Amino acid sequence: MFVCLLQLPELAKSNVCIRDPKRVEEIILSLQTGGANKLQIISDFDMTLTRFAHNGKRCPTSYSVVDTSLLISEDCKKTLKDLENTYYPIEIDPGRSVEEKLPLMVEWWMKAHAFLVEQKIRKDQLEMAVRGSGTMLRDGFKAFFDELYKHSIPLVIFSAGIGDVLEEIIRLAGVFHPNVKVVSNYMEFDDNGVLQAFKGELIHTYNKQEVALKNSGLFNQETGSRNIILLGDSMGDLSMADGVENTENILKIGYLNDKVEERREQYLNSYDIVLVKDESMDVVNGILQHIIAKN
Ligand SMILES: Nc1ccn([C@@H]2O[C@H](COP(=O)(O)O)[C@@H](O)[C@H]2O)c(=O)n1
Repeated sequence: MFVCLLQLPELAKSNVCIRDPKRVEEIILSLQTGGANKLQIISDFDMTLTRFAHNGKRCPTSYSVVDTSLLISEDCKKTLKDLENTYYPIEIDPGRSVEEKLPLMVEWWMKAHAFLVEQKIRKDQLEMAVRGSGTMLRDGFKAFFDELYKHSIPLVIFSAGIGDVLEEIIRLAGVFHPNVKVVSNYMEFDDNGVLQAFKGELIHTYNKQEVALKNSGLFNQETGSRNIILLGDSMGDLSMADGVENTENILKIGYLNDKVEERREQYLNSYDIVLVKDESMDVVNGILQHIIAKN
């Protein structure tokens, strides 16, 4: 599709797909002109900052870290797996509209929350669940988080997963730096540290725009115009930056992990850069270096 965009070797890999290389080149040049001071990253978590698969085996989402752990009874594990088998194919089905998916996603999340609450999960057990789960941040995650911190670039992680679990994952990986803010579904614990409910408005795959607009303060902690790099893995992630005021330039990078052939066209039409079965942060790290190097 193109030979070598902006001399960024990471973009020349065969799994990097770009519908409009000229447009991408222009956006990256604008991000570079704006530099680190204007830059903000908004990223999804599960299957975007974490790996989709390792050695041919699916890696867990922040929900499945808990759903498959020792904190859950065998009966409940089966029920949660049945829910995933029912609803995940709907979540990623390119043949269904967002309107059709919306109530079904609410159903999935609400049912799962109700079952999880019955399990009397303790907050102090989450670290053990994460350690035993096999969850993995993508290759190159450390350079990504550390560079953003070093250059004071805000990172908002906007996840329809479980906030308490994803925080534990990045904390254990040693990259929960002060420039990282998390918007997600958080557990509510009682005085004994036992799960009672989930807090606040539910976040699922397809209501991120609504949540972003309602919570725009979380995305506008810096003043002035902003350049955004958005990282996602679903069509719902495309609207994660809708709450940012004064967006000047936005580069949307999408991980296409599953049902690749069925969804390739849709992703190419929606994301500026599509990374097909890429388990690394190499492309975003390469673009970041390009932006930061000129500071
Ligand atoms: N009970 C559930 C509900 C959702 N999931 C998956 O978690 C992902 C979380 O969303 P991100 O915004 O962090 O990508 C979502 O895509 C669902 O597939 C789950 O595993 N169990």
